[in-house]
Amino acid sequence: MPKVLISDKLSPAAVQIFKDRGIEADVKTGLAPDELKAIIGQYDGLAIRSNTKVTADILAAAGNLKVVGRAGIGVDNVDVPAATARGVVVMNTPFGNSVTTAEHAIAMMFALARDIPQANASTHAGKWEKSKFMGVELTGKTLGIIGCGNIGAIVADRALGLRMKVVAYDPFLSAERAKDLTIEKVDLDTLFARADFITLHTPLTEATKNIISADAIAKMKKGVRIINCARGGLLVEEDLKAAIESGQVAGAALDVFKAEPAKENILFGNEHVVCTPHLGASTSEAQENVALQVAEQMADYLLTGAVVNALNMPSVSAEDAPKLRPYMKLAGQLGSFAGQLTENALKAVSIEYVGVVAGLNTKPLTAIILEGLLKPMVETVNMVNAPVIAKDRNIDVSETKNAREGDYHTLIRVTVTTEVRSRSVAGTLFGGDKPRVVEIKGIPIEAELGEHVLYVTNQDKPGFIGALGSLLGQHGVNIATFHLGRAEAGGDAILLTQVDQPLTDVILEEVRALPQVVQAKALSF
Ligand SMILES: NC(=O)c1ccc[n+]([C@@H]2O[C@H](COP(=O)([O-])OP(=O)(O)OC[C@H]3O[C@@H](n4cnc5c(N)ncnc54)[C@H](O)[C@@H]3O)[C@@H](O)[C@H]2O)c1
Ligand SMILES: O=C(O)CC[C@@H](O)C(=O)O
Repeated sequence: MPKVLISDKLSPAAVQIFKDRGIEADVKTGLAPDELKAIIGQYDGLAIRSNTKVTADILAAAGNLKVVGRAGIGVDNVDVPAATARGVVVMNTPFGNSVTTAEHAIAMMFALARDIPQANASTHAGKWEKSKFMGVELTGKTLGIIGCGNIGAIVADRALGLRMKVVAYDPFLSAERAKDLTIEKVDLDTLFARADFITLHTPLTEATKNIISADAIAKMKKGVRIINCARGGLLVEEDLKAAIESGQVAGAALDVFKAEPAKENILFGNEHVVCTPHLGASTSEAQENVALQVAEQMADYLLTGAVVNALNMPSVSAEDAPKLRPYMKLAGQLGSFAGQLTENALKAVSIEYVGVVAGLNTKPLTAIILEGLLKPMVETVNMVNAPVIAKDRNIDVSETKNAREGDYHTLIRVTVTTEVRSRSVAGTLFGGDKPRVVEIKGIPIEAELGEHVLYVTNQDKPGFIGALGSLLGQHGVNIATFHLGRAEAGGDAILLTQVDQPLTDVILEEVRALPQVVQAKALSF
């Protein structure tokens, strides 16, 4: 039974889902890094929000871990490259809290426009400072949205409902999408020049880090108000403080901070700054949504192999997962076959999907082929990191699909090009789920692969099969299956035979010494 650790506060609905799906779930929140490190090795899955830091160090201790599920959007608390390198799938729930977070940004904009938190505190204190708090209307004002994805687009919609003008800066926002949203797409300087309110909704990346700095603030309208419900590192807190003090910025509403939990911050205590403790996603509806989603996604992956919303692996639907399973085995064997025969630097891999398989989601199959192919060269390769490793090594990976059936109703062909030669291997499924190699280097053959396989290329001349049989027999090696193929009579031939014992170097040398043999290798699948 798979075991999952929930290490941040999640709705109890998540535990129930794990239980209902037959997964043991432990809830242990507030663990120090060393405490998490000490126990993480027992778990197949880790469900988190933003408190748990899934560092390379934690991942190194997570020998059984297969999936990290983030109940929420941002995964900046997870070392995704380290997870990828270890074959751990990282998934999030990209839509479950978008409405809630967008509503928080709008609430923060109102709070800023009308000094609601300050007026609230003053009134509770019995001060009745009616003349102190003079707000601004939102109607007719321009809202500048930086990052117009899921949350930014909802903020835009709500702001339009408030009769604001909306301009957005997002290099990845298409003109069509901007038109659909009835907002104006602008460059960043135009947004700075025109916006009365600016709200941030990008992820924290190298490009967005410190996007609101002293330089940026200098380009803004005097009296601008800034809202950040995305990530703390998007703005330079020192520069914002200076700009509020100089009056260039009238106020800021911050849900997120450079260092969290933010127990102290240079902006705390400033009367023009409204703060919440990273509450953007904190509504019962959003927390229920993300907890249910993350538990379902993690359970699907652990129990069926279905992958949804992963950041480091192609998606596989629950419907596709059982259809892909037999192909996964075939794809792994073909990749491994090609990899075990590769002796020179890889330049390109081309994968053809022909017939029935061409109609399936082939991305995971390609990932498995690459894993098998790279395994002899990169010990740590897995299905999750294989495409990244191939890319890093400048291996050109291409896929073609042809739904028209050829000699086989379904076929995968892998052609590997090295600095020296190209070599191909193709396979199909017999009876719907039994992988068979049906072509090697263009030569037809029908072979099953197993733990100990002898692969021989030879000249098709009399006497070879008898000699090989006797040689193996003399060494006490039992032949389990025996498959032959040849290009033409007397031409290039191939032999694939499964044996019951490992083939030693001595045996292989003797096989290579047979007069008809060109190449002999022991393969393992
Ligand atoms: N405060 C909270 O509790 C809370 C809750 C949910 C999400 N968030 C954060 O909100 C952010 C946005 O979430 P989302 O679901 O809308 O993400 P999203 O991926 O749907 O949207 C992000 C948008 O940012 C844009 N973008 C990327 N690089 C950019 C750049 N250099 N300049 C301008 N735009 C750029 C992308 O094109 C995309 O449209 C994330 O950082 C997420 O972690 C915070
Ligand atoms: O889990 C939370 O409370 C914060 C979530 C939010 O930052 C996110 O990126 O989804």
